[in-house]
Amino acid sequence: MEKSIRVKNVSKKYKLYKNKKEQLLDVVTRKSYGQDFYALANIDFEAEKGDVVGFIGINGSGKSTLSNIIAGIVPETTGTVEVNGDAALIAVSAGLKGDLTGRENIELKCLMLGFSKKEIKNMEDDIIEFSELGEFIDQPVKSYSSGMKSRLGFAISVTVDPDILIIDEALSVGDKTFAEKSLAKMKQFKEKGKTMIFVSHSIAQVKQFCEKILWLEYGTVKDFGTVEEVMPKYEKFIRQWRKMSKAERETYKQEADKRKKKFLK
Ligand SMILES: Nc1ncnc2c1ncn2[C@@H]1O[C@H](COP(=O)(O)OP(=O)(O)OP(=O)(O)O)[C@@H](O)[C@H]1O
Repeated sequence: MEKSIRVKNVSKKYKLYKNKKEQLLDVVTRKSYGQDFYALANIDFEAEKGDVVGFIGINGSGKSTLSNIIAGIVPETTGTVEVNGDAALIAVSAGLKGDLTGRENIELKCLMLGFSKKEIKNMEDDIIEFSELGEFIDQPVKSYSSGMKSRLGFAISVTVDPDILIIDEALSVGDKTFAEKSLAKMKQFKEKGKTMIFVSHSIAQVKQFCEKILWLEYGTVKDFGTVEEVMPKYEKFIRQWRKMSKAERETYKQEADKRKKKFLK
């Protein structure tokens, strides 16, 4: 099988600062300030061409960080990422410039993807129609609601027809009809054999749409396999997690952080 995405030993380190002063000192002096925080620790993950993979995990587990790295929006700190083809990320406001209008954003995004002016003109109407933004298309994006931004981002990404589509929670904002329309479009992509990554908190949507699951937990891979293998374990975990008190969740997180440190060695 042809590999579409190859993520090897990828870690992402952020620096956490107590205040602005500490951050500034870290930049301007030789001494290191702030605390290292690993949003991802030695992640290995591969997708074959045509795979539809759901990224799941509780808040802060690294789903968005990993999808941004695969999309080439955020650089990895260490490790390697190989992506075979063009990847487009759809997330709330991903890559949209607030000062530009919706229409200008369409043009900019398509130009950056290498389309000619003529091709863009041809795609523009389809994008505007899919986005359902009507006359708002000529208003600056900063005046849009998160649902409107998501609709515009989704419309652009599906119309430019990328090889790899990464959808990060884009369906959780906006209305139900748009989510259904988007899901139908994503099904078409799936039928065309495109590789897709779907980041979602909705167990129902992941079950409906994905074939494989990458379960992340505090920056590490908890499990990877088919939906049938992984989802029952995740659902069991989520039931337990919901019953945990704040203190129990903190203890759980500390244990997970200890495991993460081992991964980093
Ligand atoms: N720019 C940043 N600077 C510092 N920490 C960050 C940054 N971006 C993300 N993080 C941290 O990295 C961790 C992983 O975040 P990420 O958004 O990837 O998780 P997620 O699984 O997508 O979460 P959610 O489900 O809440 O969207 C979190 O602890 C987050 O606070």
